[in-house]
Order: sequence, then C-alpha cells, then structure tokens
Amino acid sequence: MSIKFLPPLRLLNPSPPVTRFPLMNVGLSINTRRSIPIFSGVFPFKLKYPGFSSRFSTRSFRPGPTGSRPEFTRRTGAERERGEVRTSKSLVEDEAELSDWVSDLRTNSFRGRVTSEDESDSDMGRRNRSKRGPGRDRDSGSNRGGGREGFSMKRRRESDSDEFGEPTRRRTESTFGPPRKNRGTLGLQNEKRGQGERDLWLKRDGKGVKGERGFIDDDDEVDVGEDERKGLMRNLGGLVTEEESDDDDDGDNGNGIFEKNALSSTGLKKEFDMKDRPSLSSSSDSFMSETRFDQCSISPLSLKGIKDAGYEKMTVVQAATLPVIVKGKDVLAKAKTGTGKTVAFLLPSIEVVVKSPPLDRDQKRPPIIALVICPTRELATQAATEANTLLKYHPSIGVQVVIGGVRIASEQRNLQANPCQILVATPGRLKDHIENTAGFATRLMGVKVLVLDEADRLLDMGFRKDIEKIISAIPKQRQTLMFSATVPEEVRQICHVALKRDHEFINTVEEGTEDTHSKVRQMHVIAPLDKQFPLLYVILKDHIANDPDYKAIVFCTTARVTGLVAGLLGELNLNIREIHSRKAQTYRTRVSNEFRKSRGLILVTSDVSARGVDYPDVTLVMQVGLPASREQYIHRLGRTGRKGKEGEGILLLAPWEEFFLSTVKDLPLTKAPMPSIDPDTKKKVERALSQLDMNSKQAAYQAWLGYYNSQKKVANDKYRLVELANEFSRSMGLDTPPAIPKLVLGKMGLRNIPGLRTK
Ligand SMILES: Nc1ncnc2c1ncn2[C@@H]1O[C@H](COP(=O)(O)OP(=O)(O)OP(=O)(O)O)[C@@H](O)[C@H]1O
Repeated sequence: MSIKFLPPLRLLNPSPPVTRFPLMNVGLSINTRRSIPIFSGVFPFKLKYPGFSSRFSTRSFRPGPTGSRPEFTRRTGAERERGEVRTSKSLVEDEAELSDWVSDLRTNSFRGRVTSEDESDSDMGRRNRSKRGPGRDRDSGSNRGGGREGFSMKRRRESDSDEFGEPTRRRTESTFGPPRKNRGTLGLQNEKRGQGERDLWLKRDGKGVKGERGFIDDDDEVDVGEDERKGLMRNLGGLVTEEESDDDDDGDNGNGIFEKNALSSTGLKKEFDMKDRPSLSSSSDSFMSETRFDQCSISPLSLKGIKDAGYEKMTVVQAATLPVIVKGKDVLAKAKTGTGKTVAFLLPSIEVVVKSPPLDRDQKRPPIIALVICPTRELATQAATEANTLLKYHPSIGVQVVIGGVRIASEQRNLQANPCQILVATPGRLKDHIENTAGFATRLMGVKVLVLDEADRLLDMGFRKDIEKIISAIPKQRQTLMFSATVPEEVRQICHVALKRDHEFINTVEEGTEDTHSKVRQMHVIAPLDKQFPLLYVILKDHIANDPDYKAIVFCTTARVTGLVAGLLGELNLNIREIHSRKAQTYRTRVSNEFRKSRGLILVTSDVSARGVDYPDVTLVMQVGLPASREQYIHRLGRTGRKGKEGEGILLLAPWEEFFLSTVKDLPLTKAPMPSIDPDTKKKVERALSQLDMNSKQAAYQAWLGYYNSQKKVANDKYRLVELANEFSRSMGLDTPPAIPKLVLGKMGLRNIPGLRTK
C-alpha cells in the first residue's frame, strides 16, 4: 500500500498538529481458538469472564480511506493530560534508595570515595545458598560464582554535591514467565482493540523547550584487562564491579545547554516526504512490515550482516523510520516495546559511518562518527552487541562501549588501542571521558549521528545535565535520532534540546490505541500488604504449574526490596535469580545472560531491567508495588510480549496504591479475581520470612520508606506513610519496625513522626 500525505498545514493553535495517516495494516494472524485460563488454580473464577474464552480474529489489512490521505488532528486531551500526571521518575528512583544512601553516607562520613561490600556474596548470597530446593541449586551456583571476587569494589560518591549528594538511582524489576498453557487467553483485549491494533499511524510534531534540573550518578570502578572491542563485549562480565548506583549514569542539573539550545515551537511541522518510503502492508505479526531491507538504500555489506542476523523484512518501526533517517532527517520515533527499535537506529547510523571518508592513516585518534547513548549498562552492552552483529561484514568499522562499573582507565586504554567509529555509552561515563580522557573531546567533534535510546528516560531529570554536557561536546551539525516506547508530552516539549526544529516525529502507535501490546494480557490484583508475599508466591506457583517453560520477571520498587523478595522466593524454593544495583556488574551481566537463555526461571529485579533489555520468551511480568510512573509500568510490561508474542502482566498493588490505575486507565488492565491463600501456604510463607536475614529486612524497610516517601500521593500524609511502612514491616514478620538512623530520617523529612524508631 502506498502512502500519501497531505501538503503541510499551518495551524495557528499552539498545540502541535499531528499528521495522522494509516501507513500499513498489520493483519493479526493469531489462530488460537483455545480458551485458556490465565491463573488456573489461583483465580478459579476466571472462566466467568467471557473474554477469556474469546479468540483472536484474523483480519486482513485494507487500505485506508481515500488513498490513505492523512488527516491532521490535534493531540487529544488525554494525551496532554497524560503528560501532566506523569510522575517525576528520576526523582522517584533516586529517592527510592535514599535511605540506603544516607545510611552509607553516615557510615562513610563524607568521604569522596566510599568502599562498600558487594551484596551479591554477602547477606543475600549467603541466605540464598542456605536453603534451596533442587531449583535453587542452580541459583546457588550462580551466586557463588557471582559477586566481586577478585575485585576491589569502590563506590564513588560526590560528597560535595548537595546535601543528598547524588541519590542513588535504584530500580527494581522482576520477571516471571506466564504459563505457556495460559498463552492465548487474551481474546478479551484483542477483540476489544479490534482493527486499531493493526493500523499504523505516524504523527509529526515539534515543540518548544524548557530546561530542567537533574541529578548526578556515580560510577564504580574495577580493573579491566580487555582491549579488543569484541573481547570487551564478551568479557563485560569480567570487567566490572558492583555498583551502588544504578547502571544509569546520571546527570547533574544545569541550566546552560537546554536553555541555550531551546527553540520555541510555532507548532509548524515539516511534512514527511513519503514518495520513496517503502509501503508497509499486512504481515503475520503485528510488529513486522512487508518491506525487505534490500528495498531500502542500505550498503550491500550491511545487508549481508542483516541477513546473517536472521532479519529479512523490516519491523514496522524500521520500515517507518529508515527511509526518513537515511535522508538525513532528525527523527523522534515512538514504537511499542520489543519491536526492533535498536536495529532501527543502529542500521542507519552504520550507514553514515560507511559513507564517511576512510580513516587517515596518520590520524592517531580517529573521530567517533556515531554516538549512541543508553540509560543503562545492560542496554548499552546489548546495543553494542547488536551493532557488532550488523557490522559482521564491515571489519574496518569498530564499536566500543563505555559504561559505569568498568574501570575508566581500562576504557581509556581500549579507546586508545582500538579506535572505533561507533561508541555506545551511558551518560555519566561518557561525560567522565569528555572531562578526563585525553583527546576524547576531539574525537567527539567527528560525531555525525547522535542516538538517544530510551529518549524520554535520558531527557528526564536524572540524566538531563549529562545529556546537556554531551550535546555541547558534539557538533551542532549532526543528525539526531531519538527512540522510545513512551514519549510523554514533556519529552515532546523538550526534544528540541537535541533535535532540529524540522525533525519528524514518527509514531507507530496508532492514535487511540494503547501503548502496550494487545497480545499481552494485563491484570491487577489489589491486596493489603500483609497478603502480598503469600499472594506473590501463590500466583507464581500457579504460573509455574501451568507452564513448565515459564520465564517470569518480578519487578520490585527498590533494590533492597528486590533483595528481600528474591530471598523470600529463594527460601520458598522457587528457581530465582536477582538483578539490581546492589549487585556487582559482573554478577548482573552473568545473570542477565543466563536469564536470556533460560526457561523455568524467575528473575527478581529492580528497574535496572525495566527498559530495553531483550529477554526472549518471557511469559509473565509481575510488578509488585507502585510503579514509579506510567512509563515505567509500560516498559516493565514490555519485557514480555516481544516480537509479537503473547505474554501476561500482573500488577500487585495495595488498596492505597490503587490511585495508580488512573494513570494507566487507557490501558487494558483488568481486575483479577483475588486468588485464595490456603492456611498451609500462609504458614509456609511466614516460615520463609522468618528465615530471612534481619539486615535484609531492615534495609528493605528503610528503602521502602524512602521510596514511598518520594511518591507524592503517598507521602502527602507523613503520619499515614509511617503507618503503611510499619504495615510493610509487619508483612515481613517484624511487629516492631526496624530502627532508622536519625540522619536518614532527617534527610527524609520524617523526624518526630510517631511510629518510627530511631537509632
Ligand atoms: N527486522 C527484524 N526481523 C526480526 N526480528 C527483529 C528485527 N529487528 C529486530 N528484531 C528482533 O526483535 C527483538 C526486539 O528488538 P529490540 O530489542 O530492538 O526492541 P525495542 O523496540 O528496542 O524494545 P524496547 O522498547 O523494549 O527497548 C530483538 O530480539 C531483535 O533481534
């Protein structure tokens, strides 16, 4: 189907118009007629829901009306509203572990550098090893091998920043796989969404800018003995150390660059020139297009690499963006999770490098031509690995990664010894190199393409300052590509920080449809805190019972809470792994690789795994507690249902967290019947809780308090907040809540609140 567009339309309304045009129809071909219960034993009355037994319909794609001429529409009120209700994510994440951090600060009393223990082999590791069933033996082995053995772990803290220094950004995630048997039970959502899911709409936008403040993260450092680019990829696990701070490299605040580069928006948009854009048409998978890579102007060697990678046709987002990008346009692209955004930005970036003049032999420090920035270490590593795959037949093009957790001196040596034209980086570490690595700033002056992966995350407060700094260090004359599965209104307003005014906003999510996948069934369970641990166990057990090939992720609110939940599930003999920022990077990398390849495994994690990580065939994503934001909910959920597959998502909230549902009310998140908890299960969970190390409970309590203290709607009433925290304490089996250092309480603004114990 060819796509045509109306000529540019000038609107006087300051709200940017949106060009809306059906680009392709993607015919779903889901043939299941099965009516499969989702939580068979857990939610016994699920069959009462008629939608559970409905089936997907297969509809072929039809061209849009009147030759698919686009209509200009304005943003819906809901869209605008969404931006307004969005939580300040980075603040939330940073404060999530505030108490941990302050605790460290107290212990290490304002030293510039703090040495910390790696938890991977400390309390949690020991606890996990202490009591395991057959499944846990695997974990045990993993834990034994993990941690920081052989590494000195240093955690750098900038004690000279503000009082809170650089609050550690923490995220928690968990992964659980839905029972295979239960897959295909999503008829309700699919039927409800109907044709909309299959249509593709592109929107363009341009907006003004406003500056914001940010935080700075710190990096841990460890020695690295790897020079080779590919060796670096292979050996990342051996390069890095534990980090207190997240894989995120943070940014400070700054006013400068954002304001300086700000362009006021007039609301005028540049039109797409779609003449040469390949048409998209129906496909068996909603995320695939009918366009082959060789229909686009891609170099033969890249095409060979693509073929070897097993890619034949483009995904929808690739087909929508590639023709625009190869023409040199700046692009802000929104596409659902797991739909191939990485290749969408890597491939055209590689093509820019291919077209650049070959390196001068005398050039000691060849320029970096493509700069890719990712918010987490895992994501940066993953993107670099994908780049290497695509570069298989381009031996002269090099890729390197610079990320927190790796000793900077090693990276400096690698950069010197192995000149690369493509650099993948996390923001904080990249900023470090700009400031401290000889000749690096000069090399950055060669940047022709800048990619911001997970753009909304990189432009939020946590990274803003670093991104400002980076943008000021690369040429203004460049192409910029920004990709994410979520593009909230604030990001559209500030995207000119990086993008040219005439950039194109390509939205592959049809207006009026959800940002999540129709094949991922989403449910929420509302239960008081004292029921949540048993419920979590019951739901997971049921999931496992229904699918021996399960692969699940459990997301928790903070790193410390993640550690606690992982410990509990380990005590209950579930086959778990854990990833969060309290774990050494070596351990994180190893567990991540293992989980990628495994089945029959549960990953308990913080938000370090929320975005971008491509674990195939995850069957269930469970989110325990309040997600930091609507966007975070969507990204976490996006770990399942990748590449058009089915999946399950369950959000477990306490009654007082139910307000979150209003921020996702446009998503097909339905209420699940309350699973029943039999007395034996209750006792079993209580027993398991009693086995957990007191330190991990104390740490979880403090972190829990810190996290919810950063959630406006919960923290408004400090008295209530403390009551809830103590409820959480009781749910861990601690009737008397752990004492918290006065300093920590002071930092949290919780001094003298009744119910808190101090030490
Ligand atoms: N053209 C293609 N054909 C088939 N598979 C593809 C194609 N392009 C990418 N993939 C695969 O799709 C999967 C998801 O890709 P990717 O991780 O880039 O998704 P994403 O959109 O960036 O997701 P997220 O929003 O979670 O970051 C990967 O396993 C990737 O190898």
